[in-house]
Amino acid sequence: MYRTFAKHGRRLGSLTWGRGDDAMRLLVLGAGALGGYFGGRLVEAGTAEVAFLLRPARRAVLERDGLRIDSPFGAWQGPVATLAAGQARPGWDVILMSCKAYDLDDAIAAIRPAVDARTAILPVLNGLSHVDRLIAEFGPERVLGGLAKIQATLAPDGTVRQLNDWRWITFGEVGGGLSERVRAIEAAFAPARGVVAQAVPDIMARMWEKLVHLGTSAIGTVLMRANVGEVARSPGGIDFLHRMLDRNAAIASARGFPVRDAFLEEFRAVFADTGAAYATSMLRDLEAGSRIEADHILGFLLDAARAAGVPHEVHEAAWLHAKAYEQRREAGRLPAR
Ligand SMILES: NC(=O)C1=CN([C@@H]2O[C@H](COP(=O)(O)OP(=O)(O)OC[C@H]3O[C@@H](n4cnc5c(N)ncnc54)[C@H](OP(=O)(O)O)[C@@H]3O)[C@@H](O)[C@H]2O)C=CC1
Ligand SMILES: CC(C)(CO)C(=O)C(=O)O
Repeated sequence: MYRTFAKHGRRLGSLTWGRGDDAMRLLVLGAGALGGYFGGRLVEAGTAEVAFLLRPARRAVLERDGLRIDSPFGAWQGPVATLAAGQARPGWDVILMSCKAYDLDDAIAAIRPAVDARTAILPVLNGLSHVDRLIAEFGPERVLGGLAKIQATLAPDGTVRQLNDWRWITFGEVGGGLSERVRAIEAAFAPARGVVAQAVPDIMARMWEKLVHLGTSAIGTVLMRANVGEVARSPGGIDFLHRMLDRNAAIASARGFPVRDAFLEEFRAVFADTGAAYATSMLRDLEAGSRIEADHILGFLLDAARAAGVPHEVHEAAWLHAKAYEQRREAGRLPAR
């Protein structure tokens, strides 16, 4: 049924799976930074039957070289099972969605034939609105909430590179509580090195916290075109980042998701760290001349700030900055690299 999967299945089985027939079957949509990292770590751990659903160029690389991960927790390279769009069939327990928000329509079309009554779709995209979109497409029972706290990138040579020791993937039921299926995903990830997987009973609150964190760092790094340490070392930089953190926390609160004190304390310290080399994926994409998730992250936050009556002129400037970049990129006028 799955041509490439069948080709590699037996070989991978004897090398790494070490599993019974009841092992979790997990399909990863995309093998970029996050899909490649978390999917690859599961293949390495051998605790689930994993395949990657890919577009032609990335699939050709993985078929030729296998998947390569470069990481502070240890490098890994190995063959992985891949599927092309059109080869996806039902029978997956979990579909890990790891596309960028601007590819969501294509990604939904690609996974649709693979979704059945046992499938849980676990998105790790930044932002929030994709959850409603997935629920509208597949129904509330099929969709989990999820987030990743990691810094990773897909290098030009196809290597998935983890940039620091952040390694969290967090997920849960959109309606709250801890189900058997989210505990099973946590268990599948448990032996994977370089990953901390957490099933939580309040994933929507955690996703709002992630947006408060990401929104603050994206506004700071994209507007200033600098990493968090560089902003923090600049005059008024820490105050600026803290002001944005407070405003984003006020937005989350107005939407019914007040952030935890411990979260605020942790990120006050993160945004006061003058030695930090921490940058956002949006800044990395922007500096590489790539597409960015301007509307999904900065546009969403701007709308939410306006609706909440939170001062929003900086949110507006960050979003406008990102939209003007998109204009320039589309016109082919970015500076030569
Ligand atoms: N990178 C990071 O450090 C972090 C990223 N995030 C979030 O995670 C999400 C993913 O980011 P990231 O991993 O960096 O993105 P990448 O661009 O590295 O990877 C996304 C991958 O999705 C693939 N893809 C898109 N559409 C399809 C499709 N229809 N079929 C198959 N593959 C598809 C792309 O494939 P192709 O190669 O064919 O274009 C690409 O390789 C984003 O929302 C981001 O904001 C969250 C935390 C940290
Ligand atoms: C983890 C974090 C917030 C890092 O800034 C991120 O999600 C990103 O860079 O996209």
